[in-house]
Amino acid sequence: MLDGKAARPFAELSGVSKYFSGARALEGVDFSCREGSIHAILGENGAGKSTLIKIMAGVVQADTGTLTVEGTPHRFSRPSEAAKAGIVCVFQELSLLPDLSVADNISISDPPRRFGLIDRRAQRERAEALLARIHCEDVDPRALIRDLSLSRRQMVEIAKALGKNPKLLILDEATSALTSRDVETVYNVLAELKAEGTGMLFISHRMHEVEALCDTLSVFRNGRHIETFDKGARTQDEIVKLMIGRDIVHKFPPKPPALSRKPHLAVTDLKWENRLNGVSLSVGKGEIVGLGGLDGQGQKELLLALFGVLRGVEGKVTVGGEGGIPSSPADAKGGRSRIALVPEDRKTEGLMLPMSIADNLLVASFDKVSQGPFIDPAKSRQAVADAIAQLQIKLNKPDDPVASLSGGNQQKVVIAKWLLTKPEVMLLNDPTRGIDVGTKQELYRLMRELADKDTAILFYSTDYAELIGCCDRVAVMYDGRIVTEFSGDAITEEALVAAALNITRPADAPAREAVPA
Ligand SMILES: Nc1ncnc2c1ncn2[C@@H]1O[C@H](COP(=O)(O)OP(=O)(O)OP(=O)(O)O)[C@@H](O)[C@H]1O
Repeated sequence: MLDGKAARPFAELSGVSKYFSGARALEGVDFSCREGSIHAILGENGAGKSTLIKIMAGVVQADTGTLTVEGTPHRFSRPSEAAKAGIVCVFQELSLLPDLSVADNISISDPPRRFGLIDRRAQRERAEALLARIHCEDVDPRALIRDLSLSRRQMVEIAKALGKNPKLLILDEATSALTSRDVETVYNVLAELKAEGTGMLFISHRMHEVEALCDTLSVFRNGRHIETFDKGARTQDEIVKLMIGRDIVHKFPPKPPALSRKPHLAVTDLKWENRLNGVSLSVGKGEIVGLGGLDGQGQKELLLALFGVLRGVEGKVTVGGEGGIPSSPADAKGGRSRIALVPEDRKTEGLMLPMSIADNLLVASFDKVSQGPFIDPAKSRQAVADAIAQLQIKLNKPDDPVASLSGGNQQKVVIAKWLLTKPEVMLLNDPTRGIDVGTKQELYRLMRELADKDTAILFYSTDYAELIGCCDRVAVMYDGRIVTEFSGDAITEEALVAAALNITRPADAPAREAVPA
């Protein structure tokens, strides 16, 4: 279905297969991409997208098949070899070293030298030029990576990749950690690169993004290349069907009728540094309350404060009328409150990568599968099997290291791990980042099921559609406060966007001011 105007391919894979311990990641894949074009790779979690680009970027080697770049066959054994041939990848998981500066990280593989020593000035200037290229002049090259937000780190990662002058830049979920401001910046940078003739491979689970940005789309399913077509040649529904092999009928589960509920989680006048400026909010048993607003308005701090991660929080927090501000995650989880948090960054906050999938699943709920001080093997096996089935985690064996799972499947393990704790209050921090459409639907269903079992759910999402589709109420945050709450039919995109920008809302969008719990 590709049009005839396509230039000759820059990179071509032919008959490529890759197995990990006997499990298929890719099989018999033919694929090509060209310069001066943005090419999306779509597919469910575990479809083989990352494996494909890892082969092209020299991170893993194919078992069979060939890779040709500009007509020359290659078999890259490390990323530096791929970079030499013009292929550079920005990976889904950040590779920056947190204790080094931005400038150090950007030129880590080839620092500029003078008289045999690293030329700090040239290194800073290089970083400045690259940050300017991606319109991030506000990032100080001397800043330590660990002091930057996730979004800014991702931008540094892109600057670092551009420093290698790619002819083909691969972006694996590179926008999923970005704030909306940075997403827009990245879109502009990609358009500029395309105009300069750079080719791009773009992996994203956000359909609107793919449709806005990409010229060509390729769908993968179960390790096979299903189809490649030009933008506009297929409808969104057709694309989803190609990806998951079936139609999606109802994306969001039906909501129960609006009830006035007694607050179960009650938060009053919560303050922390200058990030939380007096948050008052309540979530009833069985209720899903969304947190909206532009990224960075205190939503994450609110969830972390409720989970006992932040020090020096002031105000009042009760669960079922009891308790106080949790002093630690153990305090939040234990005792009577039973608060669970699905964190944002699975690598640093959610998973122990060298440990097995099964251990990661059980780590927060050993008490539920133990008899006295001993773990009950039958109970724990059953809990693991249930969790895997419930979230459709695609794996080889539960005893494999969790690091062997695809990115989206790792995120499912984090969610399943907290579901197993059967919390009274579930805090979700943008949990569907990097998760495919089929599994998102599954997660929405699980959230509603959990709510139906009386869990109080507080759900932060950067995706308006999710807030509208899943929540009984949405509280919009601005500058560390809840500025407005919407419920029922008043939860519309227009209303949420207007409230997020803290501008006067349209007269037809009834909203009520937030009331302290
Ligand atoms: N290092 C590894 N060891 C074992 N299995 C692996 C490894 N890397 C990938 N796999 C398996 O190969 C399959 C394809 O994974 P891949 O990461 O390519 O999927 P993906 O389409 O990128 O998924 P996602 O959208 O979740 O990132 C998965 O079943 C995964 O578990």
